[in-house]
Amino acid sequence: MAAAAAPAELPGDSDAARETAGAAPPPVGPGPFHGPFHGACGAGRTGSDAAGRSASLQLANALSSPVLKARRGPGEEGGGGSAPTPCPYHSSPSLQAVVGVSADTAGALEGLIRGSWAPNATYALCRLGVPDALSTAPGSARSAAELAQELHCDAACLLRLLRLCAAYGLLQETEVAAAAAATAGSGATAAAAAATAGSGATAVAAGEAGEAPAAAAETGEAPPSPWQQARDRERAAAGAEPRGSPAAQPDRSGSSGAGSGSADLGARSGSGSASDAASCGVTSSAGSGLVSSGSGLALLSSGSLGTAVSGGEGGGSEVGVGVGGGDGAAGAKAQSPPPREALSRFHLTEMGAMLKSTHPSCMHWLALMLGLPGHYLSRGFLYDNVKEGRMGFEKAFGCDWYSYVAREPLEARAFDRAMTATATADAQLVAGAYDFGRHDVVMDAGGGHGLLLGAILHRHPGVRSGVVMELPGVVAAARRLGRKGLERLSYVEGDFFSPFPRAADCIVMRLVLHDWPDDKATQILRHAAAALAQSGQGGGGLHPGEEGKGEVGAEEQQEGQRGHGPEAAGPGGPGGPGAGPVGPRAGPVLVVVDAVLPELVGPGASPATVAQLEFDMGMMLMTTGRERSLSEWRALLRGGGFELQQVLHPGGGSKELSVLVAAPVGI
Ligand SMILES: C[S@@+](CC[C@H](N)C(=O)[O-])C[C@H]1O[C@@H](n2cnc3c(N)ncnc32)[C@H](O)[C@@H]1O
Repeated sequence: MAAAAAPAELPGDSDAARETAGAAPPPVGPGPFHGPFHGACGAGRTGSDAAGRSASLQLANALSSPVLKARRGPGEEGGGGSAPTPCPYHSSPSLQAVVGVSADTAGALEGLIRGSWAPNATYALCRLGVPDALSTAPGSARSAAELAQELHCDAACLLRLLRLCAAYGLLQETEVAAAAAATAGSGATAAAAAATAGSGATAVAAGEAGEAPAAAAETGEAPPSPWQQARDRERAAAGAEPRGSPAAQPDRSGSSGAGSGSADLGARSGSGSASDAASCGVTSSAGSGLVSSGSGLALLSSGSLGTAVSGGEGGGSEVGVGVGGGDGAAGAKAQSPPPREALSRFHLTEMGAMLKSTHPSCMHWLALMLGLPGHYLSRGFLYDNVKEGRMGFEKAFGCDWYSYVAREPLEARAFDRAMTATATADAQLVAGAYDFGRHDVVMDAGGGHGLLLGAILHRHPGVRSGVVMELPGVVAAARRLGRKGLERLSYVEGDFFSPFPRAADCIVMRLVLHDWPDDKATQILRHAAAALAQSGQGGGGLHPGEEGKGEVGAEEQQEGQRGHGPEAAGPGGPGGPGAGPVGPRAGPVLVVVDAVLPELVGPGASPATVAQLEFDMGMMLMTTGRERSLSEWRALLRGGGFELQQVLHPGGGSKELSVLVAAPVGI
C-alpha cells in the first residue's frame, strides 16, 4: 500500500535503486572490454588488485556474450563441474547492456525515442518570419545576423536553427566571405582599407575568403579558421569540391548582400598585409554577439566609417565598422574573427519557399498549427490519455479542440489554413480518383474552405453544383477567400449532427469521420444518408424553411484572396485527365476520404502506415476521433446506413488517404 501510494516513483526507479545498491565497484585500469579473455570468473575476487578486477570484468564480458555461450555449448557454463562462482559483474545490468544490446538496435531505438525536431524547427522558423524574409535567389541570401536584427531575435540561436533547417533541405547556407572574395580583388575600397590599416595587422577574416589551405599557402593568404578546415574535411569526405574551387563558390551573379565590385569582409589582402576585415575594425561584444548584415557589408563596400548596427533584442550584439581604424585598440579588437552568424548567409530552397505565408500551398499554416500549443503541448498528455482513457487535450486545456479554436484566433486560422494545405496535396488525386461527373449535386460536408470541392468541380464539368456545408465561422472565412471561376460552388452553414440543410446525390467527407468516435460518426452518417435519400425524392434544393440560410452567394465573394480559395486547386480542370462527357447519372453515394489502417502492424510498416498511426495518436488526444482499418470502416458505415462498395487508392500524400465509396442501404 505504501509503495503504491508513492506517486513520485516512476517505473524503473526501484530497479535503478537495486542496481545502485548492489553495484559492483567501478572498474579500475584500462577497462574491462580491452584485451583478450583470460582467467576464471572468480579470479578477480581472490585478488584485491586492479588487474584481478579487470580480469574479472573481462570474464564477465565473455560469459555474457551470447556468441561465446553458444560456442561453449550446454553444460559447459561455469566449467569443470564445480559450481560456478557468482560473479557480481555478470549480473550487472550495466554490463549486460553493454554486451547484450546490439549497437544498431540501440541506435535505432534512440533515434526513435528522440524523434525529429522538424515540427518545432519549422514552427519556429515560420513564427519568427524567416521564410518571408528570405527568397530563393542565391544572390539575395541574408546572414543570420541580419535576419536576427530584422526579426528581433537572437542571432547566435537563429544561426543554429537555420543550419538545422538547411539540413532538412529548407534552406541553403553559403558564406558571405566567399561571395565577397569574388569581388574583393579589384575593389578599390579593399585596397584603400588595407592601406589604411597599416602593415602588421592580423588578417582575421581571411580564413573566410574561400580558399583551400593549399591555395592559401600559394597565394600567401591567411590559413582557414579551424571550423572552416573542419568543414573542408567534411566536404572532402563527402566528395564535394574543396572551398575555393569554382564548383564550391556560391553563385556570384547576385551577391547583392556583399555589394558588387567592392571590398568585403574576408577579402584577400595579400601577403603580410592587413585583411579588409582587420582594417575595418570589426568588433565583437564579448566575442559572441557581433551582428553584421547585408547593409553593413554594403556600408563597408562604400567605405562608410564607424557604422554600428545593434543586434536584436536578445543578442546584445553589435557591429562596429570603422574603415581606417589605425589605433591600437581597433587592431586588438580586430584579432577576433567575425562570428559565424555574420558570415553564414541563407536563401530558401524550393521546398523552403513553400513555408512563406503567401505561398499558395499554405504549408506555412500547417507548420504553425503543428507547433502551436494546441497541437504541440497536447502530445505531452499522451500518457494521461491512455492511463485515464480521456482526451489528453481536455486535460491540458480544459476543453475540446473545437471549443479551444473558437477562442484562439491564431490557432483557428492556422488550423483552417492547414487543412487547406493538406487538402491541396490531395485535391487533385481525389478529384481524379472517382467519377464525380456522374452526380448532379456534390456536397462536401465539413469541407473547410472548399478546396477539395473546387478541384472536383473544376475537373468534372458534369456536376451541376457543389456545396460546402460548414460551421458558421468557417463559412465566414470562406467568404473572404473567394471562389473566382467557380460559380457552381456555394457554401451553406450547417451542423452535421443535425439534419443537413441541403440534399445532394453525392456527399464527400474528407478527414471528417476520423475526428469522431464511432457513436458520433454514426450520427453524422445517418444524417448524410438522409440527405442522400432526400435527393432521390427530388429534394435537391434547400429544406423547407432553410432557403438562403447561411448560403454564400456569388455577390458575396468580392474579397477574393489569391492563392487560398478553391480556384487555387491547380491544373486538371475541364478537359483535363478524368474529365469527360457527362455520362448516365449514378445513384446516390457517400465518398469518404480518410486513412485506412492495416489490420495488423509490425516492424517494417511503411512510412505511410507510421504516419497514419501517429495521426491516430493526434486524433485520440485532440478529438476523441480515430483512424480505422478496413474492417472497422465497413462496420462503421454499416451502422450508419451504408454499404461499402469500393476502396480506391489514389496514392501520394503524406499519409496516403484512401477513397471509400459507399451506397446508402435501402434507398
Ligand atoms: C479535419 S477538418 C477537415 C476539413 C476538410 N474536409 C479538409 O479535408 O480539409 C474537419 C472539418 O469539420 C468541420 N466541422 C466540425 N464540426 C462540424 C459540425 N458539427 N458541422 C459541420 N462541420 C463541422 C470543421 O470546421 C472542419 O473544417
